[in-house]
Amino acid sequence: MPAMDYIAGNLIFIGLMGAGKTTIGKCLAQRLGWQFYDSDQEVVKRTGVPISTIFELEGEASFREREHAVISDLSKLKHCVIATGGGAILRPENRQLLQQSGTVIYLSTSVDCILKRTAQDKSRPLLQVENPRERLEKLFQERDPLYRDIADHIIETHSQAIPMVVNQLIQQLNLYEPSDTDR
Ligand SMILES: Nc1ncnc2c1ncn2[C@@H]1O[C@H](COP(=O)(O)OP(=O)(O)OP(=O)(O)O)[C@@H](O)[C@H]1O
Ligand SMILES: O=C(O)C1=C[C@@H](O)[C@@H](O)[C@H](O)C1
Ligand SMILES: [Mg+2]
Repeated sequence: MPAMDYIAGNLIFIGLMGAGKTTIGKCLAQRLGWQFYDSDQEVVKRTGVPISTIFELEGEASFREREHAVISDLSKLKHCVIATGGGAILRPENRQLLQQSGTVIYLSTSVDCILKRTAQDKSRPLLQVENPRERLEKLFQERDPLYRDIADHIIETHSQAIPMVVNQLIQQLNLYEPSDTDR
């Protein structure tokens, strides 16, 4: 029986902004032939506006409500790869939903690395501040224990390129990668 059958539920990525949840999640889903979902992209689809607009018009609390509704729906899926938003683990009910929904993978990265990866990208409202390093260090202090608390696997991503992280995941989680004849 392929190892994939031993994975209960979904593969769920958590971690700070810029850790690579979306990029690595999408790439892993493609390699496994699984569906990919991203909670940020679902919020954008449901509202029809970018996340920065939700923050501007309605504030972070409203975004968190919408994010919770999406997490609640995505956690009911089976055999999907799910990338979450960086703050999706803030609510205890989201942490419980994610933990129950499958295997949780914390992509851990240094603040220096996140600053480099996100420097040119204005799409993350929480980093549009005078001192993004200070903001990220605070978010790391607050959130790292929450990520660790629900993680089944922790993968460092600052020292490895995207395809290498995906290879490590496939090996570490003993995931079944279908060949062309299986598809
Ligand atoms: N291991 C890596 N090496 C180099 N660049 C990477 C790596 N992982 C991600 N990146 C790059 O970092 C940027 C941010 O990645 P991505 O959008 O996947 O992060 P995220 O965790 O989904 O962030 P968010 O929580 O804001 O959605 C992208 O440009 C991506 O190509
Ligand atoms: O870390 C966070 O709180 C966020 C991360 C992004 O994925 C988005 O969900 C949004 O920009 C907020
Ligand atoms: Mg993302």
